[in-house]
Amino acid sequence: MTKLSVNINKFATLRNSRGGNNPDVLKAAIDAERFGADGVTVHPRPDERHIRYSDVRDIKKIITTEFNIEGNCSEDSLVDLVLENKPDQVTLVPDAQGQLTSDHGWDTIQHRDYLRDMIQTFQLAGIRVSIFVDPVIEMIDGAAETGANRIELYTESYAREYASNKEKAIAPYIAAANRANELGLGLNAGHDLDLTNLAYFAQNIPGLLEVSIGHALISDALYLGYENAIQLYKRQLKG
Ligand SMILES: CC(=O)[C@@H](O)[C@H](O)COP(=O)(O)O
Ligand SMILES: NCC(=O)COP(=O)(O)O
Repeated sequence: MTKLSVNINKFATLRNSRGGNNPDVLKAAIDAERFGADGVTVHPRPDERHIRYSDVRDIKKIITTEFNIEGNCSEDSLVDLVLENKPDQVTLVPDAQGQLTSDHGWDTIQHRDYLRDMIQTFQLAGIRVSIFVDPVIEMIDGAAETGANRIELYTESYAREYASNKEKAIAPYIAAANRANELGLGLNAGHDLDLTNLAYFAQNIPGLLEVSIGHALISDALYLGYENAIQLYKRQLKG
């Protein structure tokens, strides 16, 4: 079965909006595992607008399932953080500074030598490396040349087009997955996966090892817990 890694960035976004420690990001990681997640993903960004580097260190100390750190290895501080904390997996994402969220995969041909070097650095430290790529055959071929253990398919276009034509939306991902399987690359996927589009994706992508999901899952957690929370607060107000 495909593994679910829960991205807990959004807990940190909410916490940071007020200062203090509510909600508690560490508890979010522990509870993700307690509630059945196969792993925890964090994507610290240089401005620390959600996950802070200190969160990464704290999570590393308590995590018992798979720890996946995503980020841009062009930042020395991220490379140091990953090498210091030795997660099970690092996912290299080509984000620019200040980007709202990830919006493209690596050009694995143009950046092949750079990626090779970075990947080797992490692999020598015993860390599995995945690289974020668009579902484009040339980019998958290029990824195999970098020595990456896995690729993470960037699923934003699948999620966007799913409602209008799911067969068309998934076609490039099936082709990319087949190529990755032929080349011996492990296969992850993520971005904008949600309760409406996830099952179809997982059922149709051969060899899908892991999905990382954050934004929609945390939003659903709010909706699903909303009624319960209101009722609990009402109960406090009973005379
Ligand atoms: C790599 C990726 O797909 C992103 O979804 C990311 O990990 C989430 O980052 P933000 O929470 O900053 O949007
Ligand atoms: N790698 C994708 C991820 O961690 C979460 O993406 P999203 O579900 O927040 O879009």
